[in-house]
Parts: sequence; structure tokens; C-alpha cells
Amino acid sequence: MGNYVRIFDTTLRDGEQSPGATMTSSEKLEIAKALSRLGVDVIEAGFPAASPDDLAAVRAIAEHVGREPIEGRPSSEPPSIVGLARATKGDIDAAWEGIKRAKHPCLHTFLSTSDLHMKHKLRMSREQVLAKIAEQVAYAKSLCNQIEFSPEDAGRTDPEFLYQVLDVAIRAGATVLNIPDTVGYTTPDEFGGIISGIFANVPNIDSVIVSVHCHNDLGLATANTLAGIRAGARQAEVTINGIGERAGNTSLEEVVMTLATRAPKFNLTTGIDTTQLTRVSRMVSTATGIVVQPNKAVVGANAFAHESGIHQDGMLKHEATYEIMRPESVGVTQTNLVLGKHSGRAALSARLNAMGYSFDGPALDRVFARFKALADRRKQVHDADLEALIHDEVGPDIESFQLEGLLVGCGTMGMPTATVRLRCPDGKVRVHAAVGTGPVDAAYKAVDAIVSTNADLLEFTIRSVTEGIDALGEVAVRIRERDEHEGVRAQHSGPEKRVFHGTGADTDIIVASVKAYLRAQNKLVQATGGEWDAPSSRDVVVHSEAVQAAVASSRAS
Ligand SMILES: CC(=O)SCCNC(=O)CCNC(=O)[C@H](O)C(C)(C)COP(=O)(O)OP(=O)(O)OC[C@H]1O[C@@H](n2cnc3c(N)ncnc32)[C@H](O)[C@@H]1OP(=O)(O)O
Ligand SMILES: CC(C)C(=O)C(=O)O
Ligand SMILES: [Mg+2]
Repeated sequence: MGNYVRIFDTTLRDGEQSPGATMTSSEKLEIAKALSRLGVDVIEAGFPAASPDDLAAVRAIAEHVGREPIEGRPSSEPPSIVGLARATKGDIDAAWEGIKRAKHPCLHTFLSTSDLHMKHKLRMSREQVLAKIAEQVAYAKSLCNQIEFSPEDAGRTDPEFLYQVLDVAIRAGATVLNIPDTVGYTTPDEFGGIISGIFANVPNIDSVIVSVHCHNDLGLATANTLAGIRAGARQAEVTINGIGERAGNTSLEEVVMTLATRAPKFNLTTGIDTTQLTRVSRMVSTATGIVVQPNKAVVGANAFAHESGIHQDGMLKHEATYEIMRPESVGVTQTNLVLGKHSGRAALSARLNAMGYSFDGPALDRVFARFKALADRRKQVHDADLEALIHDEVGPDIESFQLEGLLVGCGTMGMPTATVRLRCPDGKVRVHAAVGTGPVDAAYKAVDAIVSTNADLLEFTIRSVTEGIDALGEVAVRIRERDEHEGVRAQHSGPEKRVFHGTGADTDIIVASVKAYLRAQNKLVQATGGEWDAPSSRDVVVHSEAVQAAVASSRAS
């Protein structure tokens, strides 16, 4: 018993038996090529008796993947190509037709051996089953040198009968004995015990390869496969992403990465180039339409993502604190420290540094507070959100006017109104309400009434920083000092009027609009030496009066 575990991939056969996972022949061929590059030893390409299309797909794989090593394949030999067949002459002939052009063809035939399956499904006695195995394995052997036999539902088969079955299959010419836990019923100790029992009780078992094929009905497929391997099996039947009948098969990536990550414990190797795992996983997901759950081991989107501040802080100090394998080892470019509501300052400041910003002390505290407020409202904070926040944060040195409050009313049932409360350069808080053509126009009119800087709005743009209904909106405005001499500029030789730019970001786009406008107004005030004429008390209208006036005028019109 060597220390090499053959990886038998059945994504294209058992994997395709997942409800809804049917793939086209060309998708199957592409996946077979990717599996070959990945380094699998065996590709079970399909069940040729199932349909002419399945036969054609298996034939194409045998010809294009099974004859020559695909470029990039770690091994210098092409993978063995397997076709599955019931224990009937017709199925075996079809399977042979599919695989015979491969360099290493292998016929795989199976027959149920549990009392339950024999009685209710096959309606055959033990004697009939033994005779059929002897007959059909021998027939398959007359066509092909490599024969795999599987006693279906071995996990629920009487062990003594199982030993008899396997003995018959070896005598008839089987070269691989595959032990399936067809319905994912066993537990790891039981399944390991079945394999140990086979090694202890089946004559000439050392002349064949013992293989394991586990289903995941109780979520134990990988554990059972590893238990079988520890008991001596040297072939693991697996699928990419663990797809397959019902709850699926053992997933290739889980077995391979367990053997690699826990190498000292198992002391076993495979021929898999693990850096291709993520890519092949995505390819299979796209072809089958079966989405990989984010928390899926090894290839899930969150497998190398950390959101909580304590974990992120640990990861920044030493990557082994919360990762047992390096993301690059499975083809993920890097650990993903996801910024969200559970993140802390360490992760935020590391991300800001990576983006080229350096904040510390009170400045970092300020950005952090705004980041947390945003994270509370959205699931994830992306770099673009941070950029917008920073631009919003790094405004003019002196905030002459600060937004203290904003209330808008808009829709189809009245005039758009806005009430704005600003802290002004003299330290006083002023409130003004206005109506406009829309909520932004109303808010800007209210700001104008308090700020009264004589500026014209030149440009207003709004965009969503990231995707989704909860995205930040970023507003950019440009204002220009009003030209008192407009219309007579030709005779007037005064300087050009200056333009000021302001941006604002918020999940509320009206708030973002007012912030942007105030930014620009503040720059204008600063540029004019901080001079500002406070509006007369009459200008700073008590907002309820203005709203009443607006409502009255809308009713009148
Ligand atoms: C555990 C597994 O994954 S087994 C593989 C499952 N994969 C598939 O089934 C592949 C797709 N299958 C198919 O396309 C079809 O089922 C076919 C073409 C194979 C057969 O279709 P049909 O001839 O219409 O038979 P149907 O599917 O209705 O029933 C299966 C028959 O095969 C018999 N059978 C089941 N397993 C075996 C076996 N290993 N060896 C011989 N006969 C078997 C059943 O007893 C049943 O026979 P019956 O009709 O005399 O009762
Ligand atoms: C055909 C056999 C190996 C099978 O898929 C199973 O028993 O699960
Ligand atoms: Mg199966």
C-alpha cells in the first residue's frame, strides 16, 4: 500500500446526477480538460447508456483528453477515462464504445448488494447477484483491461456478503473495487471499519486498488472518505464542489486540501495542483448553475474572508492566527479582510494604507466613526465607499458652515420643501425652510438663504459609489461667484469669477447633495478671507411659517 491517493473525479457522471445540473457536451469537454490540468488521475466521463448525447460526450472526452496529456497537466500521462454501466451487456457495450479510444480506458460496472436494494429494487437473490457480477465483470474484462466494480449500497450491505461479492469480482477480473456509501448512511468509524474489514477478509485484496465513494446525506462524506483512506483505500471518488445525487458526493477540494494541510497526520500525497482548485470550482459552478455556498470549505467566497475586528487584527499580526491554509495554495489571490460592522480600527487603517491614505489619532477616529455608521447601514464597505468617505472627510480646513439638520418633504402630494439647520461662522445655529422644484433645489434654496454668498450653481452630478440599494451616493457640485457685472462684462475689466468644487457622500442622496454644496460654499467663504454677512433676522425664517406658506401656495395654484 503506497502513500499515493488516486483522485477519481466523477463530477461529469455522479455530479451531473445533481438535479438540474445537466451540462452540454461542450461544457463537459471543457471541464474534462480543466480536470486533466488539475491533475486528477481518473475522469468518470459519463454513463454512455443513458443517452446518445452522453455517449458522444464520453467519446469526445476519451479522444480529446484521454489520449494525450493536456498542456499544463502535472502528470506526463493522460488521465484514465471511465464510463459507467449497469451490470448488463448493453450498458457495458455502450460504455466501452464511449471510452475505447482513450489511452487508459476503464469500464466501471456496478450492482446493488444490500438486502434492501436486492429485494426491492433488483428483485434478485444473493445467488443471482453473485452470478450476475461474475458474468458481467468477466464480460467487461473481455473488452477492457481495467475494470472497476462497485457493490452499490455497500454501506448498508451485510459485511460477510460484501466480502463474497468482492471475492467474486476479483476472480472475474476487476482491478479496482470501489466501496460506495451510496446513501450517505454510515459514520466515519463505521465506514473505516468496513474498509478495514475488506482488507482483512477478502482474498487477494492487495492485487486491486480499493476505492471509496461517499455521499453527503448526513454531511459526513469527506469524513467518511478520509476514514476509508486511513483504513487503506488508495482511490477517492469525488466531485468538484461536492455536487452529486441529493446532498452530493465527497468534494475533491476538501479531501485534497485535508491531505495537504494535515500532511504530517496522513503522510499521503495526491497529484493535484491545488492552486487550480478555485478556478475549476467556478467553472463547474457556472456550467451546472449550482452556486457554491459562501461558507463552503476551501472554495466558498468566504473561505479566506475575515470580517470581525478581532480576527482581522490577528490576521494582520500573523496570518496563521485564523488561517490554516494560504489562500494562494488554492488559487485565491489573497486573504480578504472584509470591512463591515464587525471590523475594527486595525483593519480599517490597513485598508486605508493599502489605498494610499494614512490616518491615525483623532483623524482615524473620525473616519472610523463614519465608517461604522455606514457599515451599520450596509453589509459591506468597499474601497470606493471609503474613497468617498475620505473625500468627504478631508474637506476644507475650516468648516465655516456645518450641517446640523435637514428635513425634506417631497413626492406627488405637495410642493417639495426642505428645512435646513446650519451652524454658522458666528457660532449661531440658523434654520431656514424653502420650497423648490425638487427636494435638492428646495434644500439648496434654504442653504442659500442662510449662507447668502452670491454664488451660482454651475454643475451638479450624482452617482452611486457601489452597487445595491444601500449604496453610498456621491454628489459633486461646482459653484461660481456671482458676477455683479454680468451682461456688461465687455466693458468691465474685473477679475474672472472663481469656481469652487465640493463633494459629499451619504446613503441619503439629499444629505450628500447638501454636504457637497456646503463644501463648495465653505471654500468660497474661505477664499474671500472668511468674510460673511449674517442674514438679517427676517431672512432666517422660522421654518413652520415657510412650510405653511408653501402649502398654502401649492393649494392656491
Ligand atoms: C447510485 C448511482 O448513482 S447509479 C447510477 C445512476 N445513474 C443513472 O441512472 C444514469 C441515467 N439513467 C438512465 O438514463 C436510465 O435509468 C437508463 C437508460 C440507465 C435505464 O433506463 P430504463 O431501461 O428505462 O430503466 P429504469 O431507469 O426505469 O429502471 C432501471 C432498471 O435497471 C435495473 N438496474 C438498476 N441497477 C442495475 C444494475 N446495476 N445492473 C443491472 N440492472 C440494474 C433496475 O432494476 C431497473 O430494472 P427493471 O426495469 O427491470 O425493474
Ligand atoms: C455507481 C455507484 C458507484 C454510485 O454512484 C453510488 O453507489 O453512489
Ligand atoms: Mg454515487
